[in-house]
Amino acid sequence: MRTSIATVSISGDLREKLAAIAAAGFDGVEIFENDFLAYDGSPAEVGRMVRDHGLEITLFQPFRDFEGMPEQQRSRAFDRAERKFDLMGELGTDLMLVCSNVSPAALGGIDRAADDFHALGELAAKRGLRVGYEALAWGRHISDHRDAWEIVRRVNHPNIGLILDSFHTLARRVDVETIRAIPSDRIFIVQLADAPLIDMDLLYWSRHFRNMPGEGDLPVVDFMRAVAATGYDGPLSLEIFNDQFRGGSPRSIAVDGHRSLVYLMDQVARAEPDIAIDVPALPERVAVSGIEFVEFAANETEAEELVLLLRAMGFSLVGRHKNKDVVLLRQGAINIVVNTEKEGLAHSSYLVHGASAYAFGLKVDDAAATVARARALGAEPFEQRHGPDELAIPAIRGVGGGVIYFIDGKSELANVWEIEFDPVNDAGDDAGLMAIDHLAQSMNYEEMLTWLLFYTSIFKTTKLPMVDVIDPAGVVRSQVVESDDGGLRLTLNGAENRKTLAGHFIAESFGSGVQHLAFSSRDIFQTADRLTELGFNGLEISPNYYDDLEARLGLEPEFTNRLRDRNILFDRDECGDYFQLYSQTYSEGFFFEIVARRGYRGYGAANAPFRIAAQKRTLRPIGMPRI
Ligand SMILES: O=C(O)c1ccc(O)c(O)c1
Ligand SMILES: [Mg+2]
Repeated sequence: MRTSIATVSISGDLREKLAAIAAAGFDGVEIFENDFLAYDGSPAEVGRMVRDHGLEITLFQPFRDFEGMPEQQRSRAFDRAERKFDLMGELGTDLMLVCSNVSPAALGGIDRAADDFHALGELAAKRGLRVGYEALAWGRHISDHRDAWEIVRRVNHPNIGLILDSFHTLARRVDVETIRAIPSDRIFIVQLADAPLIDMDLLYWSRHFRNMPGEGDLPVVDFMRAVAATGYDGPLSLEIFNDQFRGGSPRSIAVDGHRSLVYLMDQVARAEPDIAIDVPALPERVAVSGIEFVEFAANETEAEELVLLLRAMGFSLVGRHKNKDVVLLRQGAINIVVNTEKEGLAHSSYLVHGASAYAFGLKVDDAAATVARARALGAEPFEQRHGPDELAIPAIRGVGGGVIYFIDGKSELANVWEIEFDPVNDAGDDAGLMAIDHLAQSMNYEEMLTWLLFYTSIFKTTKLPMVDVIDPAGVVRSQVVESDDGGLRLTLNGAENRKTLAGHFIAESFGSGVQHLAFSSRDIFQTADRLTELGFNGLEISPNYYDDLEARLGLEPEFTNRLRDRNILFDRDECGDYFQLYSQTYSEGFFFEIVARRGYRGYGAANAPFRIAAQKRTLRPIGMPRI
């Protein structure tokens, strides 16, 4: 598998783009002409810079408005082509992309276009160059790869071939199965891009909203399966026009791009077992059966506060680490670790972010295989020095530099609590909390696609449609990633400004991270009553909310009163009912949620504006010191 990416996909100047592309592990680059024109080095210098990075130039593009022109424009087009052939010689690349003509002057006619390409093929052949033809989805006469292929077939010249671009084919919903009939040696390069499904003008959609395969909604896997069936084994080249990526971090966009190709080809190889596909072998996507623990880093004072809060939610202190300043609290299947060590990642994380849930552990079948898959997808492994009677728990870095640990049942990892902790018998009052229902991470909006791809490529999960959550100070975009059986449920919340609750959290804790943890309760009313007895200070919800709820869902007043008395939020979907209860915020806007699902599949998005407004009434203003 040869990977490539167009320079247009990455932000920065050509030098920065190439450095990021090489560092992410790509084999080649498409030189997008504007990136070359904006750069002040000569073509030969650019060629050298590319090769010094260990990259090859897979394509020079685009060459526009070539085929089917009336005379005068036609000979000018040939002159332009010769000039670009000169440039390609200096750059050191043999392949040029011609995209289908969009000019109102273009005459159309498949044989006229074929004749032009034949003449161009003769010129290219003299210089040992090749030309590939791509149908733009908005081309004037040619907007479908099947027509572009018909032209290439009629040209019948070894130096003229076809270029397929998943966006153009999928945006027009052209049947991808038609690709399977194209001979692989006639396909000169394959460009790949995904996009979110938005109903808009094709050109605008393509130039501003493309994203990496797996980040959008197009069936790029089906497209690539058809390409693989032809036997094509040339470069797979990302060509992503995206406003957000143009302003993003070159390094992380390049890493996402490489990850998207590895993941795409992994899916293609698994879906087409009978086709020989040159892809690195990696363990399959990992099924997560639950969140085994969440670990907080804090100083002593904040740790004490946190332990008090957890005890007021019915947790028991059950363990003390044998060598470290770490305690374990438990209720049902929920393990909360509180780390006040003065060294290691917990401490540096505390110094940077303040008290926060900087790590969590996932239950998987095979922890080592999980890390192997994550590494193959470009995730950063995490290892920390550990004592003789401590386990080396396989781990990777996650959102905001946090850590994701993996615990399996096939090794001594299964006994981590017994091995590393001395039991403490300090039982609290169980409040009926059973497990972690979901974990929510807040991040800048621009990071969301990165983490969406991270989670969906490593773990057996799917994404739900993104929803807008209205905060009094702005919109927060919320994206759920979950496994079918509910073993892993994550909500990714992307903040566009610092005034929203999620934005405040990111600003004040200096980066993205876990902002809330939701526990599932056996019986929400019993839990609420027990919490009141334990002195839990819950979040107060406006009485106006309950009046509307009763009217909107047609609830019995007696039932609404039970909710109102306990500040329980309620939602209902076609599958069932949902109850939510919130803590006050802790540290820089972190909070706990308690939920009860009765068949309900969602996350209470309808309630979020009212919950957020209540939380913001209790939050200290940005920049104010803690007291
Ligand atoms: O938007 C464009 O014009 C454009 C140019 C070259 C391409 O390869 C492409 O897919 C789109
Ligand atoms: Mg293209």
